[in-house]
Amino acid sequence: MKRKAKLLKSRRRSYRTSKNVLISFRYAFNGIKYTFKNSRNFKIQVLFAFFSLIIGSILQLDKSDYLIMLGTIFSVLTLEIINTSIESLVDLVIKKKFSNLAKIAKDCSAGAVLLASINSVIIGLCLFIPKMKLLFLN
Ligand SMILES: Nc1ncnc2c1ncn2[C@@H]1O[C@H](COP(=O)(O)OP(=O)(O)OP(=O)(O)O)[C@@H](O)[C@H]1O
Repeated sequence: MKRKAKLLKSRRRSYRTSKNVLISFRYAFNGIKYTFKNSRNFKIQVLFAFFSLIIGSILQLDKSDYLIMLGTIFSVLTLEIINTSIESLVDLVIKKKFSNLAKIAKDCSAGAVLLASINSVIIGLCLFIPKMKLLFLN
């Protein structure tokens, strides 16, 4: 009870705080599930990630290349979830009004996802093309 009171004191503005780590994980998983269900881009990114991992295993990428690929995949997916979170926050505050600042916030967070996606395409091509050359030219 004391612990809960302390938590509530530090997070007075929060509607609810997690009581333990497992519940925190459940909320975090809900966030991923929500983004998957509601963001078309996230679904496309997951599909691309899945195909990249399959192509990577067909081309027998080595461990370090795989780790680089995983890093780029997770950076895109993570940013897409943050983008969804920013969009929701903006909509919560602005509702259905037009606001230049809302536009900047949403465009910038979409821009961050775009940059990470371009980076992952460049890295994917740099990893796959040499391996494909080796496979098909030999
Ligand atoms: N309240 C607003 N005021 C001004 N511009 C807005 C506002 N809401 C959305 N926009 C503009 O519309 C664009 C699309 O916004 P929206 O919230 O629909 O995101 P989205 O592109 O559908 O994102 P996602 O596909 O990731 O769900 C924004 O990037 C922004 O330029």
